[in-house]
Amino acid sequence: MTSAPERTDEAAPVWPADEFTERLRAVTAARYHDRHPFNLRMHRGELTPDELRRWISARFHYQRHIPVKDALVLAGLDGPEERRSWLRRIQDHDGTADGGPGGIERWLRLGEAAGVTREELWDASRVPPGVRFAVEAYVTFCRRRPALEAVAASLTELSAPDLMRTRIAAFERHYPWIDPAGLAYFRTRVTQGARDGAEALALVLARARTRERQERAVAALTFKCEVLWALLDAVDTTHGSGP
Ligand SMILES: O=C(O)c1cc(C(=O)O)c2c(n1)C(=O)C(=O)c1cc(C(=O)O)[nH]c1-2
Repeated sequence: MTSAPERTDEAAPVWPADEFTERLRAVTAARYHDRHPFNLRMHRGELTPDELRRWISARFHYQRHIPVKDALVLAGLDGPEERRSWLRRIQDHDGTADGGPGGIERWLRLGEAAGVTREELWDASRVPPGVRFAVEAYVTFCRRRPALEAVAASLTELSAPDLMRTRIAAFERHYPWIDPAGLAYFRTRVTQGARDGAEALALVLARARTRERQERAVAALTFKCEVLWALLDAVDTTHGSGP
């Protein structure tokens, strides 16, 4: 009979910053939704107009909840500097008080360019249940977990700029029926995503000072990849209007 491994009370050693960063990047390299079959079909130009519209509608449900989850994250941050940077994220999506458009408005314009009306995008009853569950899971995660984990979950954004560039090229090449002006959302996210990802990584590196916290950050990022994957699974397998 083999005996159970001996328990030690010694905490596992903290990963050096570069190794920790590598482990975080390894999560997205293996699990980010750029590898999802639906995204691959999108990039190859194989989606029908209806499939693309379905994706745009489903993803709007994600987009409209991003500032909600960012408000929850904001409440767990320390001090003006950290909160200011997170406040900017909310403005990036909701727009500024002086009327500057935000990401939500740009996504509505993407919908219009692809033939989905604003009313259709705002109508959550049209969103497939699996998409709603995935988005709800992300928001609830950020509501309940410590700021470190919520911020770590946002680190998928480290991979988002490359995906945006691929997506812009694919739309221009394969889906010319969508007015290129409608792609402004993706163009803006190339720089916003890179900046957000770098800031979030600095915050995670600063806060994860024990191995246990580092492992929680890796787990949070894994969870987020699963949210994005599940969302696309739901888009991929939904046909017609659903229940
Ligand atoms: O289109 C995409 O593939 C994609 C992915 C992600 C992401 O990696 O979570 C975000 C976005 N877009 C995005 O537009 C966005 O504003 C955003 C915010 C966040 C976040 O978790 O805080 N992720 C993402």
